[in-house]
Amino acid sequence: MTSPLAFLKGHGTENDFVILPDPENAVDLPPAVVARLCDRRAGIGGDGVLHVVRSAAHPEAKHLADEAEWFMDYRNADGSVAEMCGNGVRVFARYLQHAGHVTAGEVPVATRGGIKHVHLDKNGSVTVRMGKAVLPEAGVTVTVDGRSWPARNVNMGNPHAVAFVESLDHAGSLDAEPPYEPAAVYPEGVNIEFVADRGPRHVAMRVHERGAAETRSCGTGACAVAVATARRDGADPAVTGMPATYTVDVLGGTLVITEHPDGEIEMTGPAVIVAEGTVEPTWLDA
Ligand SMILES: N[C@@H](CCC[C@H](N)C(=O)O)C(=O)O
Repeated sequence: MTSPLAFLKGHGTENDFVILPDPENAVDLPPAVVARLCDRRAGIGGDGVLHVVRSAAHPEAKHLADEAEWFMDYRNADGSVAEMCGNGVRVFARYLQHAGHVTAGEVPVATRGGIKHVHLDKNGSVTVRMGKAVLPEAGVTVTVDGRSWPARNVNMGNPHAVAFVESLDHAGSLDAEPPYEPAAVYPEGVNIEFVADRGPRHVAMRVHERGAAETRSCGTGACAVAVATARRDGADPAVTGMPATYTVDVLGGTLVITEHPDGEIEMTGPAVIVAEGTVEPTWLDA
């Protein structure tokens, strides 16, 4: 890289991202570069990178360009590619507003998980229509420090395993991915959520994210948790005909998730831009 690379830093409930505006898709992002940018000691630091590219300029999003001008090319902190990021897409829309590409209101964003419609509210909160969850039958058993739990398989565009625990402390340090079996259920890896009850339609969670270790929030994870909890509570909207709204506490704040009888899931929470600057090309190339 010869010229300085512009970046911003943003977060949604403390799920934090390095934002790289690159409308024409001119920046090469091999995994090592992403990992370097996300390094919390030697780099900028983040749970992932939001590579902001015009859909028309990206081979994976060209076909969506008529519906969404912008594509969220999401990368995990280890450089791996993910299909979707629920907090990321809210921060992505906040960036588009910050940069003057859109005004408050409805913003379609192309992702590898399809088009997501994001609503930027005047009060500062950001709501995204996440689409429908898929609940494959096959689940796994997750084990931490000698305790095991069955985990519900919920796909939000990306894969999740949701385990209900008595105490979030039982999830342990989450420094490493908790072992689960059978491993074959998730050939592409998985995000693992641990959930504890806090009150009626109110839960708290911790998460080990694929490609990023423990994070302080995960939007797709919170949606997976709300969906699994509604099934556990006998509140599946497709069965009751009533929307199910859950408050999900994460380490970095609170997200509110509503699943509608047609299966559509909406998630609301904060999304902020905290800084902007340029990356030293010599550092990045080193
Ligand atoms: N933090 C995100 C999810 C990011 C992708 C995930 N780690 C994966 O690999 O699927 C969110 O807010 O949804």
